[in-house]
Amino acid sequence: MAADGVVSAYADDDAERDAEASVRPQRLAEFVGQHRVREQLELLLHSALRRGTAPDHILLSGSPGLGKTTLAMIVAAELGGGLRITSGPAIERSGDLAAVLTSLDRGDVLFIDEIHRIAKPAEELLYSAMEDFRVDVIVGKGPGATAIPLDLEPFTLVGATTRAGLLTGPMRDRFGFVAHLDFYDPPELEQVIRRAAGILGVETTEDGAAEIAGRSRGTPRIANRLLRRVRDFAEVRGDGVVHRAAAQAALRVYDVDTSGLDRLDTAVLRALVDTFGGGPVGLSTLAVAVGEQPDTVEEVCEPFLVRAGLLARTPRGRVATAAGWRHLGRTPPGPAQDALFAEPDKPGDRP
Ligand SMILES: Nc1ncnc2c1ncn2[C@@H]1O[C@H](COP(=O)(O)OP(=O)(O)OP(=O)(O)O)[C@@H](O)[C@H]1O
Ligand SMILES: [Mg+2]
Repeated sequence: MAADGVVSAYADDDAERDAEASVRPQRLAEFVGQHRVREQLELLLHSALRRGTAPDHILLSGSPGLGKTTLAMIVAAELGGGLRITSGPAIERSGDLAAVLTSLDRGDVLFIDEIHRIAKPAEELLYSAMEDFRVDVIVGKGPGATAIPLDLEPFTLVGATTRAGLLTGPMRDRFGFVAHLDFYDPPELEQVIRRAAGILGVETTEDGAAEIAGRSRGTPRIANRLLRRVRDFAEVRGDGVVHRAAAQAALRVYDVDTSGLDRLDTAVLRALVDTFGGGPVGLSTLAVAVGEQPDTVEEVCEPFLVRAGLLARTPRGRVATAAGWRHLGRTPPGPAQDALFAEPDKPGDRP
């Protein structure tokens, strides 16, 4: 995925991943927000610990930077077992996966990131591993090939995906616990920022943290990144303290929107308003207008724009809300005009 600046929801490079690792919560109690998911996970993990069994497999879905990898690591830490990390695209052949599975110890956590991108034969091998802790390893080729069944130690699979909709039914059914991570509220992001500031040894005022939180696109990864940028600014041009004035000045330098929209969010909103008169317009048409995959627009931008009240999904397509128009400094058209002049979508366009 292309790097697109300081508010991109993606972790763009190694330096960023290192910076993230230093402030990553290690235990469930340190994980900010997502109260429902946290409570459910706590019950799942602690009951399994009491019984001395491996908990159900766990599927975590949600937009980039909301804490899926963090939670996977926390699951392993809470269970006190080992953690093996791999990803869907890294598992090209089912043999690769069999090797990983057979090397797991009792109670280990296997984390498969981007699990929706796993190759089909590997996925099928995973079914029996998840269900019966067993895999059939095929030895040899052609008519002489034989399947050797191997027992696995009980383990817990934690799968993460930004694209829950792309998982096959059989795959999804094998997860006993499915959690969707949502965007964070500004007060939760403030907590993320204050926690990270404490670890980084950066002095932060309440209004400074609030200013950053409001521009973090509901995403802890972005909150932490903006905190680092404001810290840099405060150290070089300010008094070293992250207060509101420093945050505002720094974020102006980095061109961060007051609501934290990133480049693609803004492009989608602009296309919707400027090119399509506010909509309604179908997803694929909108995606072409911004030069992105429909999936990226649907999975990354739209949830945030909807959550921010700037875009709405209607049966006839995407529309910009009045707040969306105003966000771009434009006057929203009257409601009557909206309803009368909107064109229905082309056939074949997803609503
Ligand atoms: N609930 C949280 N509390 C505190 N910090 C968090 C929380 N969730 C995420 N973070 C911070 O945000 C950073 C990004 O989180 P993480 O890597 O877990 O996201 P992700 O969902 O795995 O993203 P991707 O889809 O890009 O893999 C982490 O380094 C962590 O410090
Ligand atoms: Mg991740």
